[in-house]
Amino acid sequence: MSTEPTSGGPAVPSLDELRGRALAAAAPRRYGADAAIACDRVVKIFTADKVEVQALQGLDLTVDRGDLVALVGASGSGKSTLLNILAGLETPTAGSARVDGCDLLAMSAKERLRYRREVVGFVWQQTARNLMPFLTAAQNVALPVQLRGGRSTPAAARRRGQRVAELLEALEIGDLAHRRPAELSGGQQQRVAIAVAMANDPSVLLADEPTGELDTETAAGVFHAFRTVNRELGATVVIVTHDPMVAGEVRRSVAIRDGRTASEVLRRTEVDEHGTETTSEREYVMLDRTGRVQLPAAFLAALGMEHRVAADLAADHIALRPDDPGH
Ligand SMILES: Nc1ncnc2c1ncn2[C@@H]1O[C@H](COP(=O)(O)OP(=O)(O)OP(=O)(O)O)[C@@H](O)[C@H]1O
Repeated sequence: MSTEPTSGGPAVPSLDELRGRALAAAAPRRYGADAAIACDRVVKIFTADKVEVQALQGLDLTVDRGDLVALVGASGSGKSTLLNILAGLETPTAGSARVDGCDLLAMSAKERLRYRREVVGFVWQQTARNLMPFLTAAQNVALPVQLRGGRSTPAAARRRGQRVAELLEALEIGDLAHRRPAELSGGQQQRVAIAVAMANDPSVLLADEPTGELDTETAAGVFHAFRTVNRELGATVVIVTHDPMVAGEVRRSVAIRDGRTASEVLRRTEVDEHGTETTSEREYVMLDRTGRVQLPAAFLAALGMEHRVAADLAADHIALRPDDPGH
């Protein structure tokens, strides 16, 4: 309740209101609470033949709702492991990971099944792995909706058919609805796979090297389909890729090194008064919650920095210099 303004001035907040605001400001906010994806110090250890492999070594990543992000990194850096965790196929060994509010470390088997059917969609590199060979494109897209359950009335079947047709149209493959995978090109198969992954309208779409088996032109068409899903269907999209075309066209690409997010490139496109587009990009290194940063190896080599650097605080930046042996 507000105290009435005395002489027409703004209302003075009551003590209760002030107390409420202070409590809200002081309440611990869950890390990345509003993000589509929030990974906090995720660790994943595999044990094979009694040998432990630490595939993720305390990885931090937040992805905003509606973003389209590329994950890049050398072979073995942990990209697929991260994607499998986000897909609900693997469980982290430690840390926390949330997707669309679902806690990936605390889900029961039943919740995990629902998560994989409704919250995330997945597209694999191997075109054949995404589709049932004996079903047509339309039947492949209808399958996840049928598996989700629900009513089997004629009205529900009509709605399902409509959803399938809309998805195929949105991905520009409406005319291929009655073809089986073997009658489709690799790029067309991947676009059907994207429609299958989007069938239950997931909030997050994950893709592991989806253009890996395609030539450049076909890959560009498939990437265009991911953009459509992101812009028109509102899904948050994360694509693991080695493809420089894909990594070069997204607003944000995150590099993973040794099981951690190491750096990221943000691109900004601006249109001037003549309608000319210019894209600028900037590389950032990641700052973790304990204050650690991983500097680019090329920068360190250029200045011969190793083991220890001098850090000085300036008004608007921190300067890092090679260790001065005179000190
Ligand atoms: N199921 C598993 N059992 C044992 N080790 C595994 C398993 N899955 C991944 N690893 C190991 O974890 C590390 C990270 O592998 P991951 O597949 O995530 O890397 P990646 O960046 O996706 O590589 P690529 O680009 O080659 O696919 C590697 O050392 C790999 O050998």
